[in-house]
This record gives sequence, structure tokens and C-alpha cells, in this order.
Amino acid sequence: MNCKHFGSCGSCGLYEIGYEEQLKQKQQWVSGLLEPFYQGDLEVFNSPSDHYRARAEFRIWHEGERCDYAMGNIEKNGAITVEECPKVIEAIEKRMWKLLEKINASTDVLKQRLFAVEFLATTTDECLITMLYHRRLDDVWSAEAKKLEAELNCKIMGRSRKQKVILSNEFVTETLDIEGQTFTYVQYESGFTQPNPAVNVKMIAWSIKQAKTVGYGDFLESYCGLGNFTLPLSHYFDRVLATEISKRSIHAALENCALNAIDNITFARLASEEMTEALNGVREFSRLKGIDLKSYNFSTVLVDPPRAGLDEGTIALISNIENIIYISCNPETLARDLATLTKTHDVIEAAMFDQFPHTEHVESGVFLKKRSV
Ligand SMILES: C[S@@+](CC[C@H](N)C(=O)[O-])C[C@H]1O[C@@H](n2cnc3c(N)ncnc32)[C@H](O)[C@@H]1O
Repeated sequence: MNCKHFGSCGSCGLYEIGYEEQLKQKQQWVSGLLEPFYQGDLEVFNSPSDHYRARAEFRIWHEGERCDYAMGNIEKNGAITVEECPKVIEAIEKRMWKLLEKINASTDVLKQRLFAVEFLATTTDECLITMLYHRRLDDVWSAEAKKLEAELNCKIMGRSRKQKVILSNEFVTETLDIEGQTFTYVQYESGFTQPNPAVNVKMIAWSIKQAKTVGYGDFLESYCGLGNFTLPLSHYFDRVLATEISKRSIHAALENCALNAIDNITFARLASEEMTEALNGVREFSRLKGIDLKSYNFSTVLVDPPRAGLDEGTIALISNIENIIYISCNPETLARDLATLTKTHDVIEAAMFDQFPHTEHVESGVFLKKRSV
């Protein structure tokens, strides 16, 4: 079976209805979910309809001597091979087919027991390709892969069970222009990155617009990842405390802070639940040694949780903060959390960002302000 498109296109149904119509349907869905809490206009930020994804993962389908990119569960359902891929940004597209040619032209060294290939790329034409194998990688593989790096002008990594072979390094460096300022982000292969850079820039700019209306105090952030929102928003506050559960992401965030010469942010590796315990003074963490939590005067908080949304403790904590920017990749859990947050706050602005075109997923943002009592 052949599919023209890579990814969760639902057997191409979503491509068939056209991008503008998809966007309209998503807008109606999000507006409907937010309606009990917000009756104003939902601002809609679209995506380029093609060439928007900066990360992509393909399974590898072996048929005799030949390899192809495939999607779906190869073991269970057979393969849907991929013949073109309009979703990925140019830095991936221009390399992925050459890579496949090289794999197919190679001896067994690159091909044998290769089961997946992952791409992480930037708008500045950097590309890191991770090749995943069901066998141990040796020096012969490294030598072949090193040649590939030069031929494709990219970085290559090999992975197999309990083995990671890094030939150059394991990150790409993205540069984004946001509201007339340039920010540089190191993005690691294994860390979270927003998949759609064009829409990511729109999300950050929208968050800056909200932050600018505040204009005082300190800024708290949970689920900060590699500092995607933290760095640009730090300019609008006195001091920033940003937390995140992943060690890898905190490492990247610290690196990014230094790269962009920003000196008012403190990053701490804490789950949101732990951050709540620390700020409520119910538990001390050695990871917060030297940080005087009581000295912060938070005027604004930004949360950007995974699809599950916020836990009760975090909701209770942020309910005490005047301004809340809530970025969500699941409008259903956003609506659930708004049912509690709107007991103390009003939704002032709401937006929808089409981070995931041609899928059923959508990103939203709401800006809430505490009601005066
Ligand atoms: C949707 S991503 C957003 C990351 C970042 N704001 C960005 O724009 O790149 C969610 C982040 O939450 C982190 N995370 C997941 N569970 C968490 C938890 N319980 N507490 C804190 N961070 C968590 C993940 O590691 C991930 O970096």
C-alpha cells in the first residue's frame, strides 16, 4: 500500500479536505471547548501548509535488498511506504531521499537491521540524522556513516540497544527571529522541541504580547523545556524562575541562556508537582540550594504542560498569581483546567496555533487575569 504523505494523516483524509477547511474545523472545535469560559474572538495562527515539520521519524521497510521509508506498524499491519513527504522542512527533504539512495547503494553495513531513521533539523539548514538498528554498531559502521555525514552535509548518530554512537555531536542549533530579536537555541536529539518552527515563532510572539501588558514583577514558568518561551519572555520581567522535569532539557536551557547572554533566569530541574511543594514551603530540595524562593514576587506564570494538562497542586499554586499564560497542546484538558482557573481569573485573550497541520491535534493559548475582589 502506498501513501503520498508521511505521518498521522489518517489515510490522507485530512489532506483531502484542504488546509483552510481543516483550520476552520479546528477553530470551531477549540471555540466550542472554550465557550463556557471565553466568548471573545479566538485568534487563529495558521501554519505553512507544506514544509513545516522540523522533526520526523520514519520506519524502514525491507523488501529483498531494498529499503524504503514507511509509516504505521510494520510488524502488525504491513508497511505503508512513503514516496514523497511534503510535511518536512527543506533541510530534511533535501537529505532524506539522498540518504535512502545511499542506504540502498551501500553494502550491508548501513542497511543491515536498520529499523528507523529520525531527522531533527533547523530553519538554518542544520540536520541531525539518527539511524536506529537492531544490532550492535562497530567501527566499520562508524566509518561508513562518517562518509555519509560529509556527502549529505549533516550530522549522523547511530543507536541500538544500550548503544549510542555520536559521530559529530547530538544537537542542532536553531536561530529564530522573534519580534525583531534573534534567539539561538541548542536542541538535543533526545529533548523536547516544538515541531513546527514557523508556528512556534507565532506562539512566542503571542506570549510576548501578553507579557508586555503586565510590565512588572517576576516571571515563573513550569514545563519550560529548553527555554523556548523563557528566553524571549525574560526581557519583560525583573527575574525569572523556570522549571522542567527533564535533565537533558534543563541542560539545554542553561546552555541557551548563556548562548543568548541572558542573566536574569534561574533554571531548576523540578517536576511541576515538586515546584509547587517547594514554593508552598512544604518540602526542601537540594536542587534549589542557594535560591531564595521567598524573594520572588511573581506577577506572571507561563505553563506549557504535556497533553494531560495541569495537576491540582499546580492549578492551586498558579491561581494565586495575577497573570497566567497557559499554552496547551490539548484543548480538552485546557478546558478542564479552565473550569477551576476561571473561579479566580478571567480569560482575557485566546488563540489557536496550528502547530500540527493535517492532523487532529492543535495548540492553544489563553491569557488569564485575576479578578479583583
Ligand atoms: C509541551 S512540552 C513544552 C516545552 C517548552 N515549553 C517548549 O516550548 O519547548 C512539555 C514539557 O514538559 C516537561 N514535563 C513533562 N512532565 C512534566 C512534569 N510533571 N513537570 C515538569 N515538566 C514536565 C517535558 O519534559 C517537556 O519539556
